[in-house]
Amino acid sequence: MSSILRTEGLSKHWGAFKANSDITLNFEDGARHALIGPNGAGKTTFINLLTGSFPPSAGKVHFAGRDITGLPQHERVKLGMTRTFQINTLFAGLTVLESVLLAIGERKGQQYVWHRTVANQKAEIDEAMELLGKLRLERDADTVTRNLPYGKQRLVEIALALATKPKVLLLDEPAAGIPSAESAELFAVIAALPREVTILFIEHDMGLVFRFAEKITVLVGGKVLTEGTPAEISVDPRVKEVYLGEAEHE
Ligand SMILES: Nc1ncnc2c1ncn2[C@@H]1O[C@H](COP(=O)(O)OP(=O)(O)OP(=O)(O)O)[C@@H](O)[C@H]1O
Repeated sequence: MSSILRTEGLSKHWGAFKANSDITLNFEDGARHALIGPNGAGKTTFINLLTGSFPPSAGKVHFAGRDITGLPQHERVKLGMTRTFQINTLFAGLTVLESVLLAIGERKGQQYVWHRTVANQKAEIDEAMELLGKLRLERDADTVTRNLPYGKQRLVEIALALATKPKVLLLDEPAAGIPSAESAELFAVIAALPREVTILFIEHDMGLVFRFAEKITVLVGGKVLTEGTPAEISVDPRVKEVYLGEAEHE
């Protein structure tokens, strides 16, 4: 499989504190790749370096064969690297369909998409409904987002990210705060997304990680401890030590 995303010696230091140190990783096209590690390991920092939320102290990010280290966030989204954001107040007051139409319109550079007639928006509505179908949200299309259960609101956030047509989707604890019955369902929907979307996710629930990831990278203290398949990671004594050590301190 070819690589869609690669980091080379990626580092982020705040003064003397090294949140990410010399991270060299490869993400394969179509992967379902989990990033795990104890609290403060540097997982969110790594995602922020990928999206361009802040510049690295050293190292490079290559995306789809291109060095994107210096690119601003919106340019990375245009190229196809997107993360989810929490639905803001504007989106929460719209229906699910309206929200996705807005995101599709934004991608296409259309303004005031909600003022256009239905006939004018047929292509966008078809695209939005297809997207909602993939996320099992088609029955909720006309529901105001804030009235949905929390788990479905997280799915709407993913729908909005998918409306940008990402090649890589970055998910930072997509199931955080969701009851466990709903979170497994959420992950099942995420895992079933088309393979043209590569998914990199941070998740603390090891049950979900081992069920849905095909590859796992373990970060500890801002560095890569190891990576491998779930079968390899589950028997790695260094990983056990990190998590057992954490459990003992809780
Ligand atoms: N803007 C910042 N300035 C200084 N230190 C920061 C900043 N952002 C994060 N850190 C520190 O970097 C370390 C790594 O944080 P990060 O959020 O990346 O870890 P994490 O692995 O995502 O943790 P968690 O699992 O708890 O979300 C933490 O000690 C954090 O306090």
